[in-house]
Amino acid sequence: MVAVSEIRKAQRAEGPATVLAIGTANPSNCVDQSTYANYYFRVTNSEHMTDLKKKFQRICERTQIKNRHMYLTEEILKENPNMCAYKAPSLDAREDMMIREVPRVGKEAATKGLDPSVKRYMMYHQGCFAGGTVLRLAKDLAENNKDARVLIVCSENTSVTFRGPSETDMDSLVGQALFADGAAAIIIGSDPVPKVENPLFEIVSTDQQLVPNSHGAIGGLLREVGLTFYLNKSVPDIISQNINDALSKAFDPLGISDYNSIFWIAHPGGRAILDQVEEKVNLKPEKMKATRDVLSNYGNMSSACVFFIMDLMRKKSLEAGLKTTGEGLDWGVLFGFGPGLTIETVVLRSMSI
Ligand SMILES: CC(=O)CC(=O)SCCNC(=O)CCNC(=O)[C@H](O)C(C)(C)COP(=O)(O)OP(=O)(O)OC[C@H]1O[C@@H](n2cnc3c(N)ncnc32)[C@H](O)[C@@H]1OP(=O)(O)O
Repeated sequence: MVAVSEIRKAQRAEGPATVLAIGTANPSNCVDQSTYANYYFRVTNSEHMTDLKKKFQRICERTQIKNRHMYLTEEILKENPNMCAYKAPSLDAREDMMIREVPRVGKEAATKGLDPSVKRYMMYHQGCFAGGTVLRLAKDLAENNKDARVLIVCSENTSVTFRGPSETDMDSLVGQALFADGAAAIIIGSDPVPKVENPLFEIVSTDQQLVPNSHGAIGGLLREVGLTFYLNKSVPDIISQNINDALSKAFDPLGISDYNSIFWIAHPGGRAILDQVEEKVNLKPEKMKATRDVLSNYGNMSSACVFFIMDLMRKKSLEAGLKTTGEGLDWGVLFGFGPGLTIETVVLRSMSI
């Protein structure tokens, strides 16, 4: 008779989950951040709010974002005037767009359709930390199911949050300067098939931390007017004050305490978050280069951002002739930040190039 322990052993993979492939995609419509304030106040019929427009222009300038991709074009917005109001019933129109666009861009990132027998988990309204969450789940699935290959698709679309400005809602205004559309597809699997699959990064450990006393700092509520959200000004402070704890929990077991000796992939929620984390950890500016490049060229694409950074990093490492996919270093960290306030921490090991 076969022992249960033998059956369990045969069901599981031997090695750690690895990232086997990454693809990204964005809608073709690209907005220029330097002229976005003019565009935004014009399409939302808000040009009379001259002081608010000036403030929005200041916020846009401070984001260090140059470009963002958005499905919503001026033409689409003209056809949907309720989406341009600050708060008007528009959930049906927004959801119709999301139902069409989220899978379309996600499929572009994944490049292939999926067999109907593929097992799926649909996760909605997770917030920006979800890039870390999906890696955590994919690691569990890949390591506990021999030969499993997990396709993650993170597809983010701002059709649900776009709205006109209001003098009394600065959180919304800040979000209008930050959020953008994009999708990333990643394949995760353990025990790569030699000469067929080329692992890019190993997922060594994962952790999720709910930050104490942070309730109400970031959140969202789905209403008839779309997804409304709040972003407290204290978000960069709260994240930076808790970052060293997250780092030491993840890296103490590996004997690593110099966080300049690892590569960094941090969800670029906003410029101020990156600045304050950098300061708190005494990071050298080059540590956040890939992260800031993605913020600058794409904006805050919520969960998809960390995979754009991962993709950029492995490509730049190859181009520069470095010895590993992680800027020539062995170990790295990936951070997701979002509502809760939640910090997802993923320890990665790079692969030789
Ligand atoms: C959705 C998710 O699940 C996860 C997420 O990623 S949520 C997004 C997380 N991101 C954030 O919370 C944004 C973090 N903040 C930032 O990056 C920066 O504050 C910023 C780029 C928005 C502005 O840069 P800054 O250096 O703070 O510029 P600063 O000149 O101080 O502020 C510009 C104006 O915006 C206002 N402002 C900035 N942040 C604000 C906030 N969170 N709420 C309200 N007002 C804000 C300031 O009061 C200031 O107004 P005045 O010009 O009238 O004085």
